[in-house]
Amino acid sequence: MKKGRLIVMTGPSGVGKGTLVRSLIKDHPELHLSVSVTTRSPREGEINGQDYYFVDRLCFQNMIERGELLEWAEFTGNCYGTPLIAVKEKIEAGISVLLEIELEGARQIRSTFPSALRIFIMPPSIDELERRLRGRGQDSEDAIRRRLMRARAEMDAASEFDFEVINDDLDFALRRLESVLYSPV
Ligand SMILES: Nc1nc2c(ncn2[C@@H]2O[C@H](COP(=O)(O)OP(=O)(O)O)[C@@H](O)[C@H]2O)c(=O)[nH]1
Ligand SMILES: Nc1ncnc2c1ncn2[C@@H]1O[C@H](COP(=O)(O)OP(=O)(O)O)[C@@H](O)[C@H]1O
Repeated sequence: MKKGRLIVMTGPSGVGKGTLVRSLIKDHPELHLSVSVTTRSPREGEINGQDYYFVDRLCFQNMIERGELLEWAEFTGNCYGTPLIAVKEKIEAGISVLLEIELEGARQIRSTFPSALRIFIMPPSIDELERRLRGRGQDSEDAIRRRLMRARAEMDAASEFDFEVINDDLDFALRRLESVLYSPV
């Protein structure tokens, strides 16, 4: 059986990765979205097992030591990682898997899973990124500041990726993502 593909989407916090991925999954139920593990506290409305698996630091550390994470990284004071087993099972079953992860994790995937398709989502500008982070209304001032500081370094790494998609107009960005994912190579 043909294996599924691993698709990695990275980009600064607030660029719209979650929004794009949710739309993509709705239109393409054949794709599987990996649910990450995090030590971050749940935001209002986030559901354990659906948005993330919310765990404490000790549990996260145990998962690292048992080799249960495909990749992991620390981001603005919290740990985030991709459970290996679900990704492996889906890919073996011919189902393509989407990871929505930050830069360090995407870099790990490049060395551990070189066949992965890696896409960088770019904001139209830093000012617009800040507007989106504030407009989302989910993070403290400190969390927004840390995300913006990290954003500049992440954007500098865009050229490491196979494709760059600018999320200016949402529908346009979605169409471009679909063309990257579904055009014959
Ligand atoms: N390396 C890695 N990064 C992740 C994972 N899950 C989420 N992230 C990234 O961690 C960052 C922070 O995520 P989150 O706290 O949900 O904030 P948001 O992206 O601003 O909504 C984002 O860049 C996510 O893409 C993961 O499993 N591994
Ligand atoms: N193309 C877009 N134009 C305007 N606002 C957008 C666009 N894409 C996403 N947003 C908004 O920006 C905010 C951050 O989006 P989100 O998907 O949470 O980003 P990320 O997952 O990258 O942190 C949300 O309020 C979302 O509705």
